[in-house]
Amino acid sequence: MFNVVFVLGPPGSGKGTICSKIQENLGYVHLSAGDLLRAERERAGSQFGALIESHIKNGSIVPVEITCSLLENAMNLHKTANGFLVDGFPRNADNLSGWSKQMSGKVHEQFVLFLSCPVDICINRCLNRGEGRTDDNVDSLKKRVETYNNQTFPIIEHFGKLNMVRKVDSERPVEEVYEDVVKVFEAANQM
Ligand SMILES: Nc1ncnc2c1ncn2[C@@H]1O[C@H](COP(=O)(O)OP(=O)(O)OP(=O)(O)O)[C@@H](O)[C@H]1O
Ligand SMILES: Nc1ccn([C@H]2C[C@H](O)[C@@H](COP(=O)(O)O)O2)c(=O)n1
Ligand SMILES: [Mg+2]
Repeated sequence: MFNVVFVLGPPGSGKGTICSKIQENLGYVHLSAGDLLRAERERAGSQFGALIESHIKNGSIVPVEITCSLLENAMNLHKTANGFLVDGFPRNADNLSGWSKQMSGKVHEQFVLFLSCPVDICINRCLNRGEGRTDDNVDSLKKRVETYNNQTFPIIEHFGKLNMVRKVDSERPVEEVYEDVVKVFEAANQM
């Protein structure tokens, strides 16, 4: 059974940054749904490249069958990991129901790490990220934030009702955010 921590928060809240540090220090493997989709978009022979790019540019969510298969394949490549940081997933109701259908019995969902940061700061971070992402522009960011507010935040609320959400304020400098995140992992792994 794979241990899974879902990592959610607005675009630019620092999910990738914090997951890299956890991966480095705590033995969890970082799987970013967005990174896996971008890699699939670039893969020669992929039948999903154009569909994925259109969702990424529009800030909408790729059908779960594609994303969940990419996640499961990646997990199967790291069978001895302490656990997986599933970054940017589940992003909407389709993601959540598809994951439950495909993964129940195969994973133990430990908790949801929610990185909370005001949207104006998140947008500035994305605009200054400098990675050349096709969705780090004002138009795509508006749509990504709308999708986050309307579709992803309700998923965080859903997990909140199950007492699974661990919220960390990620408006602060990375080292401060990370310090609190480590405490969350220590508490979870002592139980
Ligand atoms: N706590 C922080 N303070 C200042 N800048 C930060 C902080 N965390 C991350 N950043 C910077 O903000 C940008 C976005 O961070 P990151 O890619 O980790 O966010 P993300 O949540 O994964 O975004 P997305 O959802 O768009 O993939 C990066 O340039 C990163 O260096
Ligand atoms: N579960 C997911 C995760 C990501 N995507 C698509 C749509 C997002 O805007 C884009 C970038 O994701 P990020 O790197 O910002 O986490 O990827 C999706 O459709 N479904
Ligand atoms: Mg990211």
